[in-house]
Amino acid sequence: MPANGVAAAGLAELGDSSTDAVYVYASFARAKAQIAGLEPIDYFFARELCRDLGFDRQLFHLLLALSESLRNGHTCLPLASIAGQCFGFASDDEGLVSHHGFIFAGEEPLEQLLTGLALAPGQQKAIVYHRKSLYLRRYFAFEAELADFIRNKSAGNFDTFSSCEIKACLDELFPLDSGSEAAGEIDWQHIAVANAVNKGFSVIAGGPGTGKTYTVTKLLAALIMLTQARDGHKPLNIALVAPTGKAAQRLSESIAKAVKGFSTFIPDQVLAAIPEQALTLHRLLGVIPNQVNFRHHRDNLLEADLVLIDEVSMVDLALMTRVFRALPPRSRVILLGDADQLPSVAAGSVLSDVAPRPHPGFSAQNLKYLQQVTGCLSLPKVKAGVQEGDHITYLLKSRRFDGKGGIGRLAAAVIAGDSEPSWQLLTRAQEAGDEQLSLLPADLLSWLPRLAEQYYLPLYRCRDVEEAFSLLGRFRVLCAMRKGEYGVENINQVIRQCLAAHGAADAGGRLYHGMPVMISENDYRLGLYNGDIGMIWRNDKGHLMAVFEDAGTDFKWLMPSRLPQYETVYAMTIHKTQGSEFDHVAMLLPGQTDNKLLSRELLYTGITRAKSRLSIASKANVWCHGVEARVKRFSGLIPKLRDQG
Ligand SMILES: Nc1ncnc2c1ncn2[C@@H]1O[C@H](COP(=O)(O)OP(=O)(O)OP(=O)(O)O)[C@@H](O)[C@H]1O
Repeated sequence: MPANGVAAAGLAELGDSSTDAVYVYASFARAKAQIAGLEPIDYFFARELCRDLGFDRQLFHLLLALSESLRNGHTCLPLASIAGQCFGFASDDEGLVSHHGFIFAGEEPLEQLLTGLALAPGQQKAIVYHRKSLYLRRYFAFEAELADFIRNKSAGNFDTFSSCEIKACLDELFPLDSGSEAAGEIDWQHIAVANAVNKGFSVIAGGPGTGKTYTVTKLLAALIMLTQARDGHKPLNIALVAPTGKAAQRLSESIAKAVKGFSTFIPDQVLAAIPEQALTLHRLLGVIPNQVNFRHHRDNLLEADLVLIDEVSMVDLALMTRVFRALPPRSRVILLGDADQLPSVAAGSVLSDVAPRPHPGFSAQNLKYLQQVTGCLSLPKVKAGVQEGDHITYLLKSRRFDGKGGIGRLAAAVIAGDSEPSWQLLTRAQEAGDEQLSLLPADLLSWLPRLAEQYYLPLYRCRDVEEAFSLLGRFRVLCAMRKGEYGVENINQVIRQCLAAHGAADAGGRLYHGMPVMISENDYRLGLYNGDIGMIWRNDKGHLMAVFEDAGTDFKWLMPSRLPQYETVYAMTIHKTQGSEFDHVAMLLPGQTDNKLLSRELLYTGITRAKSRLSIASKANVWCHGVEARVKRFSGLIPKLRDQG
């Protein structure tokens, strides 16, 4: 009999090898009945791998748990997270057990088991056991490769310019009488430019409106000025990239705005060398239709002296590794992003791994350099025994939210984990006359039709598609989930019905003029990607067409019959809105706290999509639960970055 009686009901003897005393579930259905949340991929993954590694009940369940972890975005499964615990147990509200789960042995026996299987990185098995964590080899290899690239770029000699040259350039870009320095504060934008200008790899991180794009535009100007002073007018080949079309469009617009604002104090020939058109990462790497590989890779490198990647929180481990693979050794990499936002949909947490918070402090050597070139004497020094954070600078002061408006204060309270105070901010917003923040009543129909009529009804009446896209960008309903009363599917349907009552939509499944759509799968041939937003629009000939903004300046028209999978997008999930912003956001949280998606990062991401107004529909307990729950991504990138190579 199996040693673990708890799981015995669902286990059956496997007949593969009559000599082995091995027990696994007889079928996926039996496993699913025992382990809550199991997917077929977990079961077949564990079964296939056990054929090579040997059938052992602890191992089989470790592999189920590893597969589940990968599905949830972790790149590994630390033994400590599962040892001695019951995996896949579930009961209902009355305490009635629906899934008995499986009890794992303690850390020591699990470690013995895995060590005995010879799963060290050098063993070339599909599974790797390293530093007490279990990996699928593919993710172990991605992490090791990315850590290597980052270490090489960080250690490489990018110290092309002398401190005197850099100081002279920074003095021009950050005159003493401007900015926070004049008020006696540290100007982190100044520090960020100084800190990145002499390095091959740097991260500039900060919340919304902290001036990441403004700062990086000055950084690009600094590098161009320094290069031009040294090499005449040798152009610096700069690639601006972002994970989605929308994020690339926003980056282009913000860079163009910053460039325009700098025209009074930065020479034209410098500003002219800053590209204003950002690409998506997929376009940079060159998608080959129907292939997982990109056109650019380690044997066909990109031509770039500098690659700037925005919205890095959205970039998963595999894609980031592929970008680094395609970069020439002498190219600089600058990452921009907000490490408090949700991590990438696919596995990994690259930004929060490379940008630990709070800032760990600068090394003595870097401090000396930063003091020389900026004159700032009060920068934090790294503590003994801690890995320095020379490659990171955090921008701390939001220019968009001055700390007085409700959105900024709510975002700050959520990130600090202040559940009750943040709820009070919300409930008291109206009495306090806060124009940015409001709490919506639980009854959807008391407010949703009003907002739909205000923002979506006029779509139907817009004179041209340009005006319609601009209007569509003003407001969005954001949901935590797809299903349920407060899920995307239901909200879209309620809005369609409401607009149909005005003759401005079809409440059934038919297309109609002014219908906003979002693509939900990549179509490389058409150049349409998951998350791209378009509109159904009647053209001059009276035909309904699908239209998408193309690189922010033009439109791409196509027959609706050619569209890849899409959905209506009056409402969308918070996950899908990363990289976008709207003047007004209505955010809806689920009715119950037992929702795995609810987290501080989800709320923060939703809140910070709103530029000037935020309306929230939530119960107090759901809100507080969300603020307290953290997204924890297991990853082995941090220790690999510390390795000596
Ligand atoms: N030092 C500064 N002086 C004046 N205006 C600034 C400064 N820094 C940023 N701004 C302005 O603040 C606004 C936000 O800046 P920016 O778009 O660079 O922020 P961001 O961090 O990139 O924001 P996002 O959340 O959109 O990614 C812009 O209008 C920008 O021009």
